[in-house]
Amino acid sequence: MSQIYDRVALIGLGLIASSLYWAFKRDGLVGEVTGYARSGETRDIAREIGLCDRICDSAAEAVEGADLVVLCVPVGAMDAVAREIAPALKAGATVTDVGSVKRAVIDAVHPHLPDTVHFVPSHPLAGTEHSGPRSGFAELFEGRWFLIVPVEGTDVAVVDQLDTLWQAIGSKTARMDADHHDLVLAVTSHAPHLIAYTMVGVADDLSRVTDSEVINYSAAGFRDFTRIAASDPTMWRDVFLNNKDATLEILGRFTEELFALQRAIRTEDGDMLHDYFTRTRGIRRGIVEAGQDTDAPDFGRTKT
Ligand SMILES: NC(=O)c1ccc[n+]([C@@H]2O[C@H](COP(=O)([O-])OP(=O)(O)OC[C@H]3O[C@@H](n4cnc5c(N)ncnc54)[C@H](O)[C@@H]3O)[C@@H](O)[C@H]2O)c1
Ligand SMILES: O=C(O)C(=O)C[C@]1(C(=O)O)C=C[C@@H](O)C=C1
Repeated sequence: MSQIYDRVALIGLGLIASSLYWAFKRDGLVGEVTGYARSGETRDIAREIGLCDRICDSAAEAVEGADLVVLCVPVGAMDAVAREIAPALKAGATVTDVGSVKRAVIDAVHPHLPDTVHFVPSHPLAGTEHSGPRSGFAELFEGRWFLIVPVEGTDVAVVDQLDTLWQAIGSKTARMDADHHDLVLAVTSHAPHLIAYTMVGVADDLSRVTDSEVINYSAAGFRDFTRIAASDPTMWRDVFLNNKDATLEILGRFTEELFALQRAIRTEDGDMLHDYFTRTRGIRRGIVEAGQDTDAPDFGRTKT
């Protein structure tokens, strides 16, 4: 395939940026890739493992001359990064991000960018509990959705070019409005993460069950919770603080349903429990039938 962008800059060099780099290079999708991360230690690791063609010592230097700039930092750092790169951006460049929240990122980034560049927010629905420059792998995006959330008035050809890149790394793409994106993700990702964090916290607090019992006898469901609850604390703090309303709405509904189920257990209402679990089993079957069950391949999730 011919190159989709000549020069790309990756700002923030963790799981997502490193996975993008390896996917871009595996398939020759872009020309030179520059990279920048805030910490000198991360930049040194990137140099050591050959992540990016050139590691720069400032974000402004990394974006100079870039046709595509991908912001791969935690959601709460987007504002500072946008301010820093704005004066150095090339006219006509496309800036995108991979943040897990979209409305807050648009509000944080868009006002700082010059009118001469295009901002096309996006979000890969792909990840692992690992973070940092060593955790990436080229196959991360294969078969996964990459949502694109164009801001009003963006040139269609600019959005299509980015869409082509995300498809070329193996993703399926879809376009969505920012507020709707944040509500959907609150249901499918943000609230579930908070529930997993809570369940693991509960197990940790329960003094009548020892830590070694939790470790030794952890059943499959709880093990899945512990994987999710091992996700990066900075990333998830920023997700909840920046998708507050939608997450709180879903957690409110969750609490109501939890109370109803609690009541059914206390009153021994077996029919209610059976009907509820039959309905939820249908949702799982729908996901599997739609080919959205990504449990099977490990794709290096076990890497550190
Ligand atoms: N991990 C996932 O499952 C996942 C999935 C989809 C989207 N995302 C989103 O992608 C983004 C990156 O996540 P990740 O998992 O790659 O995180 P990560 O922790 O692996 O990497 C983040 C990188 O950003 C750097 N960084 C932090 N603040 C910075 C700043 N001010 N300036 C420059 N660099 C800075 C860190 O040093 C690190 O290199 C986040 O916005 C996250 O919401 C994550
Ligand atoms: O597989 C995982 O570890 C993830 O949590 C990935 C996951 C999710 O599916 O919720 C997490 C955050 C994102 O913004 C997108 C994907």
